Amino acid sequence: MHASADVELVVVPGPEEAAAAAADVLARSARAGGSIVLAGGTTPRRAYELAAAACPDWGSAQAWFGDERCVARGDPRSNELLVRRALLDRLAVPPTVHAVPTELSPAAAAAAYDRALRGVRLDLALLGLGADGHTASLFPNAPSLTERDRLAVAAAPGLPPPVERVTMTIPALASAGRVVFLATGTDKADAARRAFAEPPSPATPASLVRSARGTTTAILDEAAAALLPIA
Ligand SMILES: O=C1O[C@H](COP(=O)(O)O)[C@@H](O)[C@H](O)[C@H]1O
Repeated sequence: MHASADVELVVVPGPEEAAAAAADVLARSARAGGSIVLAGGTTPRRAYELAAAACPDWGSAQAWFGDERCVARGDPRSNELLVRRALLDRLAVPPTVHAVPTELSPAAAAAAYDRALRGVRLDLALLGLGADGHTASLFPNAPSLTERDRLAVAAAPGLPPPVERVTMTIPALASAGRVVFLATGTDKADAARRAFAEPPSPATPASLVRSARGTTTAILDEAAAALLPIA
């Protein structure tokens, strides 16, 4: 384990070990009845499978989505579909799931998610990291990065798939007691360096997301950590 200025770095040999480390964090929070923000994309799939096996009862937990693509619920680009297949459908007892209402317009869905999040104390936010430095659907230099009041906003796609997004904002994600990034592979190495070893910058949105009341951890495999100045 290593520490950069404000992020605890957990570097493990490969993607399977990274998934296991993230799954352990998820399972512990689920057992404790946490309010858990889940990442989309593809990287967390294995972590979700392992978390479901380690803790099949998420009955006292709440599941939220850090971001969602504005597509139908069964669309393969949907983050909810990934989470359902890899995690929720494998559980004996599912959590209460707070899905983004993608049947609404992006603005209306974001407003509804913002209302749903009001007064919620988030315990854990599991986040991904794009090769461009984005996290959730907070893309480089996007207007969403300066949002200070709303907890969820609509966002233009910064990368494929080219669909509108709904994303939790930095104040929402930073309110989580524990923020955990999960990134693997050489294509994430430069983004990981910028996010976890350089000064915060809107060019690298992940560098702007830190828990305001707890800890921030980055679980990286050796490939993703290759450009980090680790002693
Ligand atoms: O578009 C997205 O990308 C990020 C990163 O995904 P990954 O598959 O490269 O890890 C993800 O965290 C986010 O939820 C998703 O909507």
